[in-house]
Amino acid sequence: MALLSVREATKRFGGLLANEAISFDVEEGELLAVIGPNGAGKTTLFNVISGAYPPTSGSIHFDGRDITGASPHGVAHAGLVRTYQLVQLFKNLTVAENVEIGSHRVTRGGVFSALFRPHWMQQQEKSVSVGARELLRFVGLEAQADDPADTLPYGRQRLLEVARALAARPRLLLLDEPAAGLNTQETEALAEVISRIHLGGTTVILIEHDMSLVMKIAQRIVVLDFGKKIAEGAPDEIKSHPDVIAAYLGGTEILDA
Ligand SMILES: Nc1ncnc2c1ncn2[C@@H]1O[C@H](COP(=O)(O)OP(=O)(O)OP(=O)(O)O)[C@@H](O)[C@H]1O
Repeated sequence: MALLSVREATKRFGGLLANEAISFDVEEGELLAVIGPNGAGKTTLFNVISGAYPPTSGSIHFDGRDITGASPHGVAHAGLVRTYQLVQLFKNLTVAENVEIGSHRVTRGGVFSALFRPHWMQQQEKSVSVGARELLRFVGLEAQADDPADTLPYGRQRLLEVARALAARPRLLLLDEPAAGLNTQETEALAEVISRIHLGGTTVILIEHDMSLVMKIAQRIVVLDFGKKIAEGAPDEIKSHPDVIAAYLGGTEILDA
């Protein structure tokens, strides 16, 4: 059984069909990329999968459960966690605190325990803090753990977002253009981090415009154009797919990758 199953997902905004009957599966342990020109419907698809928007029609199943129209909170609680195209950090908190916040899905507590801080809660806080430091080491940010998040250079803020998403211990991680605005060196560091996340057993779906990154790390690619899925396959098949080449303005972006 696929970990994620998207069936005929359609999202309409007034007269615009941002997603039109898109279907694909993602197997547990896969690293799938979703590509397509600007406005093709990639982020809308993430919004539909992650519960930000209910689909107009169609269904989303995750781990055998129908999550169509579930709230973003409910979807995240089920283990499907996403990052956003634009950096969304708590800029006044430290780097480590930003990661600790990400672990809310997997911790417990309420007003009573926050006030009286029983032993189990102190233990939990300790393990959240240790876990956050481990994740910062994993993405190469341990030296900045106590710095305010907004003092990090942009490329490192993107890595911090990935660490925060990992703190929720996702089974499926959706990364929306994580390399946007990164230079070549930063993109390489990010590619290495994503590959390690994948090797660690987390299933990943990546929206990305950087074709060299996609071709290097994706096992399979879904291509959208004008809201429709126009191709799906291994990187080599996608590179030479005539509809994909046509969608990318003569294909220079794909062929150069
Ligand atoms: N909330 C919304 N209301 C109305 N139209 C929307 C909304 N969100 C997206 N759209 C439209 O849906 C279409 C698909 O947008 P989407 O952001 O999903 O594309 P994309 O492939 O992610 O683009 P990019 O690569 O530029 O980020 C666009 O025409 C966009 O203007």
